Amino acid sequence: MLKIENLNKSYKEIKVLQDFNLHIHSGEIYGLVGPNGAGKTTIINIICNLLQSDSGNIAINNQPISEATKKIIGIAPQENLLYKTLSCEENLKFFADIYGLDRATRQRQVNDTLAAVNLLDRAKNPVESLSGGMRRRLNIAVALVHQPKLVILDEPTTGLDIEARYDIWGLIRQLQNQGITIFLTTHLLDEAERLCQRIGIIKKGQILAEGSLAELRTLIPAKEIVAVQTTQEEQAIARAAEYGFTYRYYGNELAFWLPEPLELKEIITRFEGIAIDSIARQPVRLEHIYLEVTQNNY
Ligand SMILES: Nc1ncnc2c1ncn2[C@@H]1O[C@H](COP(=O)(O)OP(=O)(O)OP(=O)(O)O)[C@@H](O)[C@H]1O
Repeated sequence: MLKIENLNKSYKEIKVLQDFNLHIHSGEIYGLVGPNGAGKTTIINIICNLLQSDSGNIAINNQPISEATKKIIGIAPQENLLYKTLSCEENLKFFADIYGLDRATRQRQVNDTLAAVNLLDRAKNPVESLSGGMRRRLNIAVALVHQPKLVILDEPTTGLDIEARYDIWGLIRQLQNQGITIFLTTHLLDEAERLCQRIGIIKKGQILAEGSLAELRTLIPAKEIVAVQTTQEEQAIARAAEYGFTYRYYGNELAFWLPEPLELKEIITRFEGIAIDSIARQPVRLEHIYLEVTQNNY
């Protein structure tokens, strides 16, 4: 669906994208995660033809970027692209006109899209009267009104509460069920983990790791993570080393990578003689892999 090859972009002497490659398959939800300033929005702006790359190729459905491919793409940018004093319906009509929809198609699409994002009952309400979650859904509706095949969502749920986030995740899954390919960026690693079939980890304009969560998990030699609270951290680390457990600090939390899962009582036995306040077992999450990849440049 989307193929990016050897994309380069610099702002003056700063290289933002360096031979960046990405291949998004038709029908998948692909998530790009990375630290602030990694180049995610720059990539989106280049795909949408809002910004020129210095070199490289982008193909959408095997066609180079052009006015024609613009119609295949729907974009919901990081900042909502909405006119606050206009109603939901008026906003969508405005964007439908930009895409050149004829009158009959426009009315049908505006209604269908408002229904899809669950805002039909707010059709006549001005944007300024909507909650943050509703505005975000309307922003996504703008990306859908011309029935694109590829929808690009730049941080679709940033700043939203958990219920609004669930609504948007439901909407994204619904779009995928309709055959729409989704490319999203996010800082929320659990969002990428829950929604995306494939995830790319980007830093300084390069993909450092990519794959399904199961594939990414193979990047670190841990089958399970065990967080330990203890007043004797040095002793715990030394003991863990005897069993081949690597240690990491996640924030202030001391944790160990278990090369193979162990029963809780076996874990407790390993730390016998050390004052342990609590032990918490966790699966290997995207956050653990992300930190390794972005901090240790895998
Ligand atoms: N118009 C510009 N002029 C100069 N530098 C820019 C410009 N736009 C972006 N940059 C720089 O390019 C780099 C990548 O920015 P970009 O917005 O693509 O990152 P991002 O991964 O989307 O970050 P965030 O997660 O914070 O949104 C940053 O260092 C940014 O400061």
